[in-house]
Amino acid sequence: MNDLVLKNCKLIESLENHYIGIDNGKISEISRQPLKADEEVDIKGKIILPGLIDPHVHFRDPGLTYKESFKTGSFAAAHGGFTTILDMPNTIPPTNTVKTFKEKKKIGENKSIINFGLHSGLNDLDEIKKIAKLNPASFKIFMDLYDDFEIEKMFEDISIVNKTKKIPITLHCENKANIEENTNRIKNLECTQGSTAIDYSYARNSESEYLSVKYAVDLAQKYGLSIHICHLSSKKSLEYLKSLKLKSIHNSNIEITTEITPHHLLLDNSSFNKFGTFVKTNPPLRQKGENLTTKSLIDIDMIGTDHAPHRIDEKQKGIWDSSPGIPNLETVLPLLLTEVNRGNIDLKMIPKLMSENPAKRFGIENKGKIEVGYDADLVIIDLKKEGKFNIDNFYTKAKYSPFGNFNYKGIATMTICNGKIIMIKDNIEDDYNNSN
Ligand SMILES: NC(=O)N[C@@H](CC(=O)O)C(=O)O
Ligand SMILES: [Zn+2]
Ligand SMILES: [Zn+2]
Repeated sequence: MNDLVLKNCKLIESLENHYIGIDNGKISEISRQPLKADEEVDIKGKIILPGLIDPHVHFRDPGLTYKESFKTGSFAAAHGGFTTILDMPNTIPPTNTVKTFKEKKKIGENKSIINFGLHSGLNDLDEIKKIAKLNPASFKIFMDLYDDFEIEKMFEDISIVNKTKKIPITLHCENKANIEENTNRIKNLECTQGSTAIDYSYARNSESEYLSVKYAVDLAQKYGLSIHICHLSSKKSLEYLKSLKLKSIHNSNIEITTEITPHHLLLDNSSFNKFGTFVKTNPPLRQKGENLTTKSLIDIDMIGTDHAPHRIDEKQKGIWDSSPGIPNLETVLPLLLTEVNRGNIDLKMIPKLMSENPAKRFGIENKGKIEVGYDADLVIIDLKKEGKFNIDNFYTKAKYSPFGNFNYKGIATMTICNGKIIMIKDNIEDDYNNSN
């Protein structure tokens, strides 16, 4: 007998009502006919999608839990319809040794209410070899923080480990030298003319991203490594990557995938005029015309929120000293469903971009699809529900967003993780809310 049956759920392929049986955390049956279970929940004809998977979040745990923790971050994720996240390694200490990797895994196991994986940072070859055995989601390189020769050494080290394993490299693509040159130039101008928040987007411009993307591709080819480009922000970089596909340059076994954030998809740098340093993020929002839009989604593999929470005062330290990053776990699905309602995105792209593709890319087994035998990670959406975000009711510690006053149409109303209902109508289930 099933533990739970969800009745009257519309599957996206047919949009017809189905019964979904869940047993022991797995999808056991999918049928048009009634199924037996200990418990039955009526979904009342709403659409069901595979639980969302975010390949790029910063939960700040350990070391920076005043910004976010694995508990608050995972609550925010569940609220937003996510059932799996992959956490970035720039915590304190950084997740770049076996010791810190194992420690963070324990923290996640104790505090997270959803599934998680960990991206690993880089250290010496010995640590890289040992971490590779712990199943990291990827090795992450912040290319904006290193000189080219240092980046090449990291690729070389990973290539030694990857002779037997295929661990992707995730990349923050911005060229350090280019950023430094432009930042100094703009800071000097600032002395004579003053500057505004929007200048941040000129200090770290599209050219800087493009140079870094190109270098990453060159290294991927040289070392035969597969790469994933995080938070792609500009048309120029995307056009370059598309040209590679046309030339079938990587027709061998190197894979190049891309991710985009909701802010790079929906905003341009005019948002600096409205929100000032609250929209400061790396890479920055782009000038209209240089930015990516929903039309570009056809060429992008997945959405990554780059949920990068900071404390309010850290976001208000002026253009150069404010912390870069925008929280996004609780806004992204309503933002994209609104675009679906506006006719700018095909609904069928949502589960591909936000579940199936990240699962495939990062080797997350039994997730990303609604099929018998897959994990019962599911999200129910109400495509017609309209509202305004209320950031004060968000679970993230970071109570700021450029989408704060946004009128959405379409939102997650229930999140089911490993067969258990963990969120209904904005509320995280009590069992979890009382824990930790
Ligand atoms: N995106 C950001 O602006 N900030 C991220 C780091 C990152 O993803 O580069 C952070 O950790 O705050
Ligand atoms: Zn980044
Ligand atoms: Zn990030």
